[in-house]
Amino acid sequence: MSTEGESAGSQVEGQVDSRVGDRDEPGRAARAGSSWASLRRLGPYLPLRPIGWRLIAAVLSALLATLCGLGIPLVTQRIVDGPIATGDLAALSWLIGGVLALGVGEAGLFYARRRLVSRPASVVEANMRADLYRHLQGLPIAFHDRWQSGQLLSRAVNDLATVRRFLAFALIYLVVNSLALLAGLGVLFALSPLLGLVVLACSTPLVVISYVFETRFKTVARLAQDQDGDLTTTVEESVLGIRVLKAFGRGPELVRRYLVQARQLRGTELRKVRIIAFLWAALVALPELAIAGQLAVGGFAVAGGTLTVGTLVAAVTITSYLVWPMGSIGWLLSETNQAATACDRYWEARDAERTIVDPPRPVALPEPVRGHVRFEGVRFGYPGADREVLRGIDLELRPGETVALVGATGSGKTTLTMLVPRLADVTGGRITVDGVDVRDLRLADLRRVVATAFEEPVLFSASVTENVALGAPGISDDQVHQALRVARADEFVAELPWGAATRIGEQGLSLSGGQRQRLALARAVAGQPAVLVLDDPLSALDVHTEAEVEAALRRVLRGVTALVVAHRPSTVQLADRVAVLVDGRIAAIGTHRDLLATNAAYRHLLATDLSPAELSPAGPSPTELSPAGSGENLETTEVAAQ
Ligand SMILES: Nc1ncnc2c1ncn2[C@@H]1O[C@H](COP(=O)(O)OP(=O)(O)OP(=O)(O)O)[C@@H](O)[C@H]1O
Repeated sequence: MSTEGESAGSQVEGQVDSRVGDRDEPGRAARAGSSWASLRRLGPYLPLRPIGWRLIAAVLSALLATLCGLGIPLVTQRIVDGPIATGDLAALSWLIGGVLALGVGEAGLFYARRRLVSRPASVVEANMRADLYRHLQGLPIAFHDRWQSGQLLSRAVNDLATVRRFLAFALIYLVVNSLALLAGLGVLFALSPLLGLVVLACSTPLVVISYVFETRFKTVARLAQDQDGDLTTTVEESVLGIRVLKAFGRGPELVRRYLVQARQLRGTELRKVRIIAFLWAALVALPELAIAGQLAVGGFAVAGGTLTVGTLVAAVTITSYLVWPMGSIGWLLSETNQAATACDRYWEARDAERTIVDPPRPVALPEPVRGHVRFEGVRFGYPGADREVLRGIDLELRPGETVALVGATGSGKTTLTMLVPRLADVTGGRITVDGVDVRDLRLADLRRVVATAFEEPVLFSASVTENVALGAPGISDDQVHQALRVARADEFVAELPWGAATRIGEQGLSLSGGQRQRLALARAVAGQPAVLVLDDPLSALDVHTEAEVEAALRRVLRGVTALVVAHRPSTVQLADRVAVLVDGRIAAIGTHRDLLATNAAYRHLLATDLSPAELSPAGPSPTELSPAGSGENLETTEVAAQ
């Protein structure tokens, strides 16, 4: 038993589980008193069937094993005071058989305990991890902006492993060893109240030390867990950003940062070890003191004839047997503390509110979907920011129309595009599709109608086909190829080693920026959405490729309503109308040509990118600039500042 305890103890000492992260302030504060409530919240993960009964059976097995162990000294007493004292060797074999039976029983029950407990503990861990993953998928972008991914990773992996260890071992032995201690003291008092008192006197300081230890260890354990999260974040970010770091020669700086964090973590771990070392020293010394006290008191009693030698031997043996239950209490409490802290951290992420959810009474879009999008007095401010980014956007995208959104950097263009598929919710006003507020639609319905391609084209470690089909689950290979053709990605995909079945690696790193952007475009058009929201989708393309993708996009845009964030004149020219975003409002709206002629802010915004011919009001005609547009309907409206 002590072997198991020691190995588990050293596992705790050697374990590296820490914390960091400046963004996850909500998870930072170690909330005293919340830990036990966090542990109690494990209840729903421990239903009686099939998990609870196994845990109960494991506790019973461990308890019976302990009783078998406690029985051995009692038989020993019989042997010493019986056959050995009287010379009646006939009874000796029976008693030795009894000791053997108890030993074999103890071993068998240990085996049963391990078998019984391993499955439920790993099932609970897996279920909690799956629930966390599911929950994270449903949390708004604002949550992920605030939380470091390393923190989430460390909660999903390290903290849940701590919970598993707690369920498989600490929980059971906290119950069993407490009972064993009570039973052992009971037997000792029955054998000799004096010897029982000696042990009780030595075990009382143990409770005090455990309490002090528990309080100190809790704080340090939480700090270590959080530092572990920070270190994980640093490692993760440096792996994901390896190109930037190499290009700017910042590798050594990152290494320094890593070393500082690793040193902090090591310091915290060593503090944990010092606390544990102190505790273990006390917990080992006190039971030894109890044995010495028993031998002294018992020795005098035997000499005085008030105690038999067998009783003294039995009492000392029982006390030796209680060394593990006594010594383990503090360590088990520390494991319990770590598990409680791990649960705190787990629930912090799980309790984050899903603010973007389906409405209670969803409305269906009228069929056929026309893709008529209206922004009505839309306002938006990031949580915690003093100033709203969008301050009353009024904009209409007629069915089939392409509107380019132009604005200075940081003016809120990306923010505006996020609001249409409800990656964030407006804080004022509303956005409608075919007259229905997007918040009244089921999220799945909305995102089937509205497809998005972001400026940064994120691809997943999967085949080209899987990456494209992400935009429209269940589409056929033919439809994937059609989408690739539209995005002018079919040619380079055909040249990949396994064509569209080629796995394109983490974040599609093996592809060029332009290739990745074209795949992201293919993904956006794969589901043939009624509304396309494109956040500067041509930014990473070279001039030649840009012309190719533009040609393809023109075809796509003809059939859909589109909002396209544009930085370049070439992208603007895809649009029927251009909206100019200034100071959180639409300052002007009109054709590219008319805005050039009438709007100084617009000219200023595009000036650096335009050739003198394009800048001239007598430049290309609207029809040349926007072949998808219906020239006669185009209008120029100066929107008065509100
Ligand atoms: N997650 C966020 N939390 C707080 N503020 C944010 C967040 N994302 C963006 N902002 C702020 O909102 C403003 C608008 O940002 P946004 O990315 O929408 O601008 P943009 O017009 O798309 O810029 P760019 O042309 O450079 O892409 C900026 O001031 C930016 O700092």
